[in-house]
Amino acid sequence: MAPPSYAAFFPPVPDVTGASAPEPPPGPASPFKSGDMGKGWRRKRQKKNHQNLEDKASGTGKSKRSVDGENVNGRGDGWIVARDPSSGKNIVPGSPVFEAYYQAQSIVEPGVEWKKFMETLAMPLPASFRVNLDCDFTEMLVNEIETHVARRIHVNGKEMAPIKRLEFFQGGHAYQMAIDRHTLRKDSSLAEFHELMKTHTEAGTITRQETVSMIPPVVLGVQPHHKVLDMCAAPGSKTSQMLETLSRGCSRTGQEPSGYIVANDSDTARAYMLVHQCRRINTVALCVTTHKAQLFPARGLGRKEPAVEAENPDWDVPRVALGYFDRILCDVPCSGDGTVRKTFNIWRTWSPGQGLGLHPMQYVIARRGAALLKVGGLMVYSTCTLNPIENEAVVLSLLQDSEGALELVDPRPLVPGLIVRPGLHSWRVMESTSRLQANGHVAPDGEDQGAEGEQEVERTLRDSGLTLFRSYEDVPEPFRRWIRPSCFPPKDPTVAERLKLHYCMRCLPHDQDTGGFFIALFKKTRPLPKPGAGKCADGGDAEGVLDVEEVVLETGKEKDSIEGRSMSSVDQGAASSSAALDAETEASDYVVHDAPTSSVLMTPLQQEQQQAQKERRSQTRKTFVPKEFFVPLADDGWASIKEFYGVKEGFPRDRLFLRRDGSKVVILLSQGLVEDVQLSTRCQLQLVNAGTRIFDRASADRSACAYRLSQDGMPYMLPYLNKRVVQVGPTALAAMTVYGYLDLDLLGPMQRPLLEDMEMGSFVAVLEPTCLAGVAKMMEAGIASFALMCWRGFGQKMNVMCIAHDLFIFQCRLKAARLVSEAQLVEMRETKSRLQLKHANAKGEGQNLKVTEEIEQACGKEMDT
Ligand SMILES: C[S@@+](CC[C@H](N)C(=O)[O-])C[C@H]1O[C@@H](n2cnc3c(N)ncnc32)[C@H](O)[C@@H]1O
Repeated sequence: MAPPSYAAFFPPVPDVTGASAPEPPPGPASPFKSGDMGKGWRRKRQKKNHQNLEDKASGTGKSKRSVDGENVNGRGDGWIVARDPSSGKNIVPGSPVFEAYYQAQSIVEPGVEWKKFMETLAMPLPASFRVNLDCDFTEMLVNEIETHVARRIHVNGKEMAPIKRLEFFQGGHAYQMAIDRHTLRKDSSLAEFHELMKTHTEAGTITRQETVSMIPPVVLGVQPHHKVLDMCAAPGSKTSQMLETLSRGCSRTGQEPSGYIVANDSDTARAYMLVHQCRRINTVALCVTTHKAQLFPARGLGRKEPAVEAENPDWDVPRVALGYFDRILCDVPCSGDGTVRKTFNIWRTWSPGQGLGLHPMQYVIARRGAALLKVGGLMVYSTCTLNPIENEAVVLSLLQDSEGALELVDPRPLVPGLIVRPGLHSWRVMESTSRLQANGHVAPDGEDQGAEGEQEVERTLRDSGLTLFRSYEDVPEPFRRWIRPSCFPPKDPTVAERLKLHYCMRCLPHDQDTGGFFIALFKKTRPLPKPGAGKCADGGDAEGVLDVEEVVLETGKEKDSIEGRSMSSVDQGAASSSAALDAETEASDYVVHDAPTSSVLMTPLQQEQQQAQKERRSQTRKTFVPKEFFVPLADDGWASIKEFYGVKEGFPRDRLFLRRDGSKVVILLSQGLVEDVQLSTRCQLQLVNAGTRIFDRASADRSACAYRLSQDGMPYMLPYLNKRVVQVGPTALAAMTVYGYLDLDLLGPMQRPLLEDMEMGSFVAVLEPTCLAGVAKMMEAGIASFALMCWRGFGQKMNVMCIAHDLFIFQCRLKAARLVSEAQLVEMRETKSRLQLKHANAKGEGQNLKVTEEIEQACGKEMDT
């Protein structure tokens, strides 16, 4: 399907802000100009549609389907059904107010297309995934996937469309299936493919990620030398995608990228989810922080960029204003209605107030990102909502306030084959009438003002329970705190054209069977103007929103004194953002959100209470005192490591750190992180994690060195080890991954004495160099790809000290390098199971057979063969 032309989607919404009512622009007519259908027709139709959907969900309508109360599948004619936890009833896909709101925004053509849009939203989201860019056996894995891609998939006797490759994901391999993940999990005909997905997802070689969620990292084009900030990063699917491009190959070769990624999320628990998600990438170039992104500190970041200053002597700006990061991802919290296909509960909680409440926070986060972006750098602003208030309105304000320092870049050439719609040039600002009335709003008497078409729109919206505000001046005073001037489209219709809002990309669910998504790509061309100088979209003042940033820019501190109108709206946004926070969490199925807090519409008593609470909090809250999160590894610790492992000269010992909290993990940080982010000293960042684990300090073993090697740190450490490395043949290595130990008898005459004489402690078993040379020709593997961390204890068996996922990946590499076959591995696994069973049976019969020894002998034999 060819992408719809820009022209077809140029401002379909007439200018609702001016009385002059200009000629409607070319393009589809607004659905609200339907003429003779009579007052309230739309509402009736929406009700009818809704009833149909309800019938489908409950199985009572004409198109009866069995409903198991949880999930009904079979795409094309099935509906997902989730339970509302409060009422216990099924949640019905669709909502009259949602429909009225988005029809008024004219995001799709009325009629047939609208129907398709709504039908798609009610369908489960197809499963999609990508092969990790850093996988060193991609070819083998892709071949395996593509055998499934070629196969016809049948679900409930119906033939489904084949898995399709996502062309826009260039330089890598990404796929979208025609079935959702529940079907993938449950349908027995897909069991083999599901198993493949599951194992590789657990091992970290495949990432399940929504198709549209892969777009921002693709357009950002992160390179190994880039310094990257991911402002709202958890749970980390986009961070991991960027990390894979940044440190491609590094986790095998031990080379370090000169760039790094700072991944930030204000929610600490979610930041730890991100740490978990990124652990498999095993890079020294990631640090994870937990700041409110709008207050992300600048002090301690970056080195001087004298070249930039020298080139631009006329930039009379403090160094901080030149920015630090080459690439910034600003994937802000949003109302998340683009994820309704997987976060079904959004149908229950959706309201226009969510977007209005989140808009100020989204703006300040994006503005902070723009301030931290290097001149010449790129920033993506993205959301998983279709709401223009959270999308184009934020982008427009940012562009206007930057006075030309930021410009939009057209990202379409970077994502060939992706069907996207241009950003809107105009939109409508609406709020739910009942929420306004609950706060004392009385609709004005008399006839509607404005052009005839708009009167019709307004009436239709009113029937649907929505109040339209044509301009900021229409917003009654008490409501101006949350309906901000920057929510409105420009009064002058040429502004959006001039600022190229159409360069924004809207992904609509029915275009390629995805979730809804919004992406804007900014380039910073010069330092931002002094905060506060900007004007809002409607020409009004930004009203102090920028002050927040100024405080941070000037001092680098989170000041308690950041209060006032802008901050209160930020807080309100945060309060109502709960609906979106889980929107991208792949782990949760239909996440049940709390109903959004209606703090934007509080009674005067509630407002007073909130104010009092705020004051109490600000009195008790301490000023943030930056703490040293890491302490350098002490000299005596290093001396013992150096001696025990025979570490060669040149190892970056000054980049080894321990966490101050007494953790026993020694980490290695990249040069860039240590220098630029100054993690060890004067650290302003609230860190939760950084770098990669290279040693574990063991307090209670009898080894001469208290520091054990770590499998994660192998690529970085192995090239420097002079001692405690033994060479092993490929079959023996394969057997080690199956049985979990290495038998001395398997070593050659040169290697055996090495291990026999070795003191207790950790050592590395590596593939014989002769084999490695052959492997290097076949695949992009480094020496550390074929190294296993082991433990020299007593006796003749040496335990392998790796987790199951590492062992699985190791086996995949051996197979990809054709050093061992799947048949050999299967045989080894069967032998192990057989002997384990025999052992268990013997134990059950009270016999004390020395089966362990038997297993060992058998395994030994097997390894010998
Ligand atoms: C849409 S999600 C981000 C998804 C993420 N980029 C990914 O690809 O996995 C938005 C995130 O913003 C975080 N968040 C909410 N308010 C924030 C704030 N003020 N500063 C930083 N992060 C915030 C939430 O905790 C949530 O994890």
